Formats: sequence, structure tokens, C-alpha cells
Amino acid sequence: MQATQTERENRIVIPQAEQPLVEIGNVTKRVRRRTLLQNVSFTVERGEICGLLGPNGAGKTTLIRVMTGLIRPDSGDVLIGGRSVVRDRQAAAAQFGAIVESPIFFPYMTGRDNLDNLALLHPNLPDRAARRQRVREVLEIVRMDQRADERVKTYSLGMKQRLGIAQALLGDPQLLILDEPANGLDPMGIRELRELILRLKHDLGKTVLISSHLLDELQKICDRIVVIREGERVFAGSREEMIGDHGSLEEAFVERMTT
Ligand SMILES: Nc1ncnc2c1ncn2[C@@H]1O[C@H](COP(=O)(O)OP(=O)(O)OP(=O)(O)O)[C@@H](O)[C@H]1O
Repeated sequence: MQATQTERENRIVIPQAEQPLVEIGNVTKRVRRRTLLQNVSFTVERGEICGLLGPNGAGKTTLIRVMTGLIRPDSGDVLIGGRSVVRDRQAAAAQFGAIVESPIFFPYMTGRDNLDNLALLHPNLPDRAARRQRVREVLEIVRMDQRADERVKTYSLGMKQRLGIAQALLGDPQLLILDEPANGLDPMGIRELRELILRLKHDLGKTVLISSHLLDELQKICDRIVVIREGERVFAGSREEMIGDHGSLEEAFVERMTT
């Protein structure tokens, strides 16, 4: 039997313009008897840069692994662009690109060839010409076009991280999820990363969720802050709300961790 127009429309999840891009609802994750995440909820609006912070072992990577569908929560859900990562991972995955842990590339291949290879995984890049074109675009976005034809083994850590972001951009997702992308970078690398993330927001309208221990950096780029402590969300709000009258994100963070 043919579905009516209304029935067809009802089946399609149409993200509302005002709907947050990321909705994390009561996510709980246990491993054996340990609770790694306990009822974590927060939202991220489109076009925001959201910083995820918390002390070592707080549960940030675990939450990012749940968000990217690498592990399933015991309860709760993550919606990205209205699609459930738990129930409809493929549709949700089309909405985000991620660097979780260090991106892995073949060191003896060039940056461009690595990306060409990874572009094969993207259903929206069906033919070789489309893939090559998109690879050119993402290399330009991350300012790696001049070094794209050199082998990855000759790249600095900062260049590898930028190549990782280029990989995350291949499918032109709305959201980028970056787990500690500044780890191990020198001051120039950190600055280039900061400028890139701000360009992604301002020039391309991307939404970014970034975890980091570099509070000065997060203070410079984030609109929203989420703090996790011992698996629980202890703060979610604007950068200004978080800093309050503490003067800096670092002071505000230390205060929250010690009281
Ligand atoms: N598969 C697992 N089995 C048991 N415990 C785990 C597992 N994965 C993570 N943990 C524990 O869960 C806690 C949270 O880890 P997680 O890596 O999410 O923290 P994090 O906030 O990202 O820390 P860091 O800032 O050090 O990267 C840690 O105590 C970790 O040892």
C-alpha cells in the first residue's frame, strides 16, 4: 500500500533550525562495576565551539567514544542533527567528523594519497573526480595544500593533526569532534590549530566539540563550556557563565574542582 504524503513526512526526522545540533540526554556508561558516566546531559547549538573539560580520568574520552558510536551507552542517547547515534549510527555519523585519539595515517604515503584513500569511505563522494576535488578543498581549508604531496612521515605533529582535521572534514559534516587535538603540540602548532578551529566556525559555520586540558586555549575559542568530573556533568553553560567573576577559565575550573 502506498504511504500518504503525511505518513512519509512523519517518518522523516526533519531537524528544526532551532534544535541544538548535539543533544546528549542522560548518558550512563558502566564497565563491569564501575560507572564511567552518570546521567550526563547537555546540548550544543549550531555554530558553537564547545569545550569539554575535566581532570584526568573524568570521562571525557569515554563520552566522546559514546558520541561517535564507538561504544554504546548503558542508557541515555546522543542525537546529532536529530539522529540517534545509538539507534541510527549511520545517519548520525554523516553529521560529524572526528579525531578520537591520534589520527592514524600511512607514514610512507603522501598526505594527499592518505586522504584519497579515506575518501573512499564516504558515500557522498561517489567517483574519483569528486574525491580528488574534495581532498583538494579540505587540504586548502587546513592550509596543507603546499605540503600535500610529501610523505606523512616528514610531517610535524601539528601538520599530522591538521591532516586529521582534513580527514574529519571529508564528508563536509556539520560537527567536528576533536579529542585533545592540541596534545603534544608546540606553541606554533597550538596557534595554528586555534586559528584553524576559529576559521571552521567563522568561515564554514561548523560546530566544534573539543576536549582539552589547555584552559587558556579553550578560553580563547569556546562559546560554551561543559565540565565533567568523576563521570558527572558538573557544569554546562556559556564561557562567560563559567568564568563568572573568577577572571579566567583556569581559576573558575580550579575552584569547581576543589569545592
Ligand atoms: N574500557 C574500560 N574499562 C575500564 N575502565 C575504563 C575503560 N575505559 C576508560 N576507563 C576508565 O574510565 C575513566 C575515564 O576515562 P577517560 O579516558 O574517559 O577519561 P578522560 O577524562 O578522557 O581522561 P584524560 O584527561 O586523562 O584523557 C578512567 O578512570 C579510565 O581508567
